[in-house]
Order: sequence, then structure tokens, then C-alpha cells
Amino acid sequence: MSQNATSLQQRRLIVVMGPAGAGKSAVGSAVARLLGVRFIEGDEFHPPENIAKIRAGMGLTNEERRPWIRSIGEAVRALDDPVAVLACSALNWKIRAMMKEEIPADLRFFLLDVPEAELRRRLATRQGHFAGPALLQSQLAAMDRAEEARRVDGTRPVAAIAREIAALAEA
Ligand SMILES: Nc1ncnc2c1ncn2[C@@H]1O[C@H](COP(=O)(O)OP(=O)(O)O)[C@@H](O)[C@H]1O
Ligand SMILES: O=C(O)[C@H](O)[C@@H](O)[C@H](O)[C@H](O)COP(=O)(O)O
Repeated sequence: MSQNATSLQQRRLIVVMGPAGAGKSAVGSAVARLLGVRFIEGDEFHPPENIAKIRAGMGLTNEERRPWIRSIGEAVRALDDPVAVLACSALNWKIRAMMKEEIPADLRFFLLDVPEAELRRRLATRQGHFAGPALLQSQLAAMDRAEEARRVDGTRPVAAIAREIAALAEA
């Protein structure tokens, strides 16, 4: 096995997941700061047609998710770092399976658990993001129980959630 292939297999990616409004970006970037590693914002990798659809409040199909997840995989492949943090909704097992195919890293999933009413409240007040409250229903419908993910209480302050995930990820 080449050195490069070995390092790809050994790379660990902490995936902060959950529906829109769960706090993936806020918590994920805080986890990365705590660990001193790079933060990858999954939403930056959508092709323009996905952004237009999400902006219109429509959920994506898995076919539409594939190029997005593939671009995230390319960004991860380009990293030299042994550990990084990714914010990505990863709503159900089909999407997580796609992630495992496309992203060359050991994926560790952390699901931010936030009740629907709080998600709705956050999305109604969030500024400067293409996903609004109209997307929430399709997000919740697409979500599964994510048995493979470690669930964390996402209703606490960002710093407390980030400390918990950082500690779990290092254990
Ligand atoms: N733990 C939290 N407590 C209160 N507000 C939060 C928390 N996490 C995130 N927020 C706020 O909720 C909104 C959605 O957070 P964001 O990180 O964009 O979620 P996501 O990336 O999962 O869509 C933002 O306005 C953010 O500041
Ligand atoms: O942070 C958010 O508000 C959401 O995650 C949002 O950006 C969107 O849900 C996904 O990027 C689209 O992909 P999915 O339909 O797979 O969640």
C-alpha cells in the first residue's frame, strides 16, 4: 500500500450532523477551534442548482446530493491533516453510505439533537444563509434515527456542546 493510501485511511473526520438549524456550523467550527484542526463547511460545496433549490425551500434528491458529497470528498482528499471537522446534515443512512463511498476518511458522526420548535425558531432568525424554515419539513422527513451517530444534546450553549464533542472525539 502506498504511503498516501495509508494516510487517507488514517484520516479521521469528525462529522457534526443534523437538520438545518441544529447548529452544525456553529458547533462544528467551535469543535475545530478547540482541537486546533481545520473546519470544513459542507454547505460551501453545493453546486449552484442545489443552492437554488434549497433557497426555494425544496429538499434535495439523493442524485442531487451526490455531486455535493463528491466535492466534499475532493476537499478532504486534498487535506494533509490527520483530523478535521465537517459540518454536514448527513440526514439518513443512504446519504451516510454515499459519504463513506466518496469521502476518504474514517467518519465519526455526532448528531445534534434539537427539538423541531427550536429548529424552526433558529431558522426563522438566522441571517445570511440560503436554507430557511421552509426547508425544515423535508429535512425532518428525510432524517432517520442515525444509530451509528453519537447523539448530543444540541440545546445547550454552543461552547458546552463543542467541548463534549471534542472530548468524545479524542477519546
Ligand atoms: N446551541 C445553540 N444555541 C442557540 N442558538 C444556536 C445554537 N447553535 C446554533 N445556534 C443558532 O442557530 C442558527 C442555526 O445554526 P447553524 O450553526 O447555522 O445550524 P446548521 O449549520 O445546523 O444549519 C444560527 O443563527 C446559530 O447562531
Ligand atoms: O445547514 C443547513 O441549514 C442545512 O444543512 C442546509 O444547508 C441543507 O440541509 C443542506 O446543505 C442540504 O443538504 P441535505 O438536503 O442533505 O440536508
